[in-house]
Amino acid sequence: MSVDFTKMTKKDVGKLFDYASLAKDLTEEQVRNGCKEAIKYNCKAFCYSSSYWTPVVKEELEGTDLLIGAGIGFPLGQQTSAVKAFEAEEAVKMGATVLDNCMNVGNMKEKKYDAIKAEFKDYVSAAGGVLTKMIIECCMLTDEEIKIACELCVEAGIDYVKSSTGHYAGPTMEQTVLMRDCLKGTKTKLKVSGVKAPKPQNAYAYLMAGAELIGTQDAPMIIDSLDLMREVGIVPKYQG
Ligand SMILES: O=C[C@H](O)COP(=O)(O)O
Repeated sequence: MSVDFTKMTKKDVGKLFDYASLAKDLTEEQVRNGCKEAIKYNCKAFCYSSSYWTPVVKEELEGTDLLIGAGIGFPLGQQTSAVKAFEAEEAVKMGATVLDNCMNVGNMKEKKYDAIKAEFKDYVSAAGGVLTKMIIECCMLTDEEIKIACELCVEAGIDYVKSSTGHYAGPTMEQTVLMRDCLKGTKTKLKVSGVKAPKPQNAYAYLMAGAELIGTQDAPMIIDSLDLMREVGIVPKYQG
């Protein structure tokens, strides 16, 4: 289902964004400031790449409705299933309320579907009921592989298929529509990330094409550009 901006306030638009902070040299001060930004822009979650930051993020987001989003197996996804499951459990134990896990892309390339299914099952069970996302890194996949990855996520009961880590290229519009169509009529939603190129404001085009959530380090700037996007007709209308 594509987003209808005509029924949204600018504050509602914030809830279409996960604000990500993924730098390797991320400091506690940056994490705390990022959380404050995410709250200010009414984002859905503050996402960070490893469970390590969970207590700091939990403290900063206390009393808000923002989700605490830990990355799992970030960004390569080549850890064993047991290691990723432990990382998920640990993050949840410390307070994470949503997890962004990375699929083992090589397994998909080699059609090792049983290994993927087992890993997805371990992950959902380790998450223990918090929201689950699976990053499929669709810039590395064929259309057929994207379709199979979506089907396996649905089968495992994963809450979101996520297009990208943001460490490589984002999805094309065609891949976004393909994922949207694969997930149609299922409980699994679509999160698109890697929207930086060619312009971060492309996020709105992805939302209109069927993404239900955008993950980006540029969330504040993209939300701030909403007025301009409306003026030039990229976003039809929104309520104030
Ligand atoms: O988890 C991935 C991030 O949401 C990607 O953010 P980025 O594309 O702005 O680097």
